[in-house]
Amino acid sequence: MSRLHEIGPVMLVGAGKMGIALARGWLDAGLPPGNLVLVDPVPGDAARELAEDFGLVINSEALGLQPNVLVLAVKPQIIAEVMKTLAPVIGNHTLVLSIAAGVSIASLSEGLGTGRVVRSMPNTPAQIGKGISGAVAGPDVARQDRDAADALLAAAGQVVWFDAEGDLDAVTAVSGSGPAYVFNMVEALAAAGIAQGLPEHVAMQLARQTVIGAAALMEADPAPASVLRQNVTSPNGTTAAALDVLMASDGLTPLLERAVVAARQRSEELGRN
Ligand SMILES: NC(=O)C1=CN([C@@H]2O[C@H](COP(=O)(O)OP(=O)(O)OC[C@H]3O[C@@H](n4cnc5c(N)ncnc54)[C@H](O)[C@@H]3O)[C@@H](O)[C@H]2O)C=CC1
Ligand SMILES: O=C(O)[C@@H]1CCC=N1
Repeated sequence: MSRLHEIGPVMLVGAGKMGIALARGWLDAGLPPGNLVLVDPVPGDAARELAEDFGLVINSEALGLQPNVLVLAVKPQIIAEVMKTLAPVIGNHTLVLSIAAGVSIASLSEGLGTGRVVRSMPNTPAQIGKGISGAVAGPDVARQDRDAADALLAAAGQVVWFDAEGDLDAVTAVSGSGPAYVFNMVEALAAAGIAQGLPEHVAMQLARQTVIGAAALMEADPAPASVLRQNVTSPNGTTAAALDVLMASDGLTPLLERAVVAARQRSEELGRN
């Protein structure tokens, strides 16, 4: 029996991009549809599709049910307001699992009146079960709560638990936002191909399939990324010429470092709102 079968009622507050990506994973991994309640006043197409596929109702506000797990998946900017409406649905037995960027365990605990809080950071490949989440358990989280949070996050892919909450801002900046960096690289590689005279759709096809192929190869081959890179790089060949640019002191490494620092700072800022 799947661990998700044993969790009991789960309430998802915020059925947006990330909430729905997770919810689909839970249902596919064995969460009984009757154990999932969706709360969203403005559900999007993906939420409506999921509701239709699994016969779920989307509530515009949290109703009386006190779920075993309340998953908070609204934007950090409105989370304080949303928490004010959730007090009646937090029971003694309710674990809170937040995926909101930046929002600390302390402010979630204060806003919801419970210390049974897990703060986590998944990413959008969760949609296809290939995500990775970081998670930190608050001080009042029991072993059984942690198992429940782990089961929910594991339905979306890998889970890494951290002891220090501050690490989650770094996780957000690396893997939470990370898929966007890779998609932007596809856009940039396609643009570079167009600049070399390739038709737009061909440049995009080449760039996109290159990243898909490279990611699939990395999944299939446990060799370090540096070895996979070396396997492409013939001595004094074309890749070496390109890597001289990418790996220069002002190349991709310092650029990504700046991007990750900016994301981390924004995560910390969102937590101060
Ligand atoms: N998109 C991503 O890649 C990731 C997002 N997150 C976090 O997930 C959370 C949601 O982000 P997205 O899904 O991208 O945003 P989104 O805008 O797609 O979803 C937010 C949803 O919350 C709903 N909502 C607004 N007010 C509400 C209320 N009072 N009660 C219930 N629902 C309400 C909106 O209608 C919307 O459907 C954020 O806190 C974000 O930091 C975490 C990891 C990755
Ligand atoms: O951009 C954001 O704030 C969210 C958190 C990580 C990915 N998306």
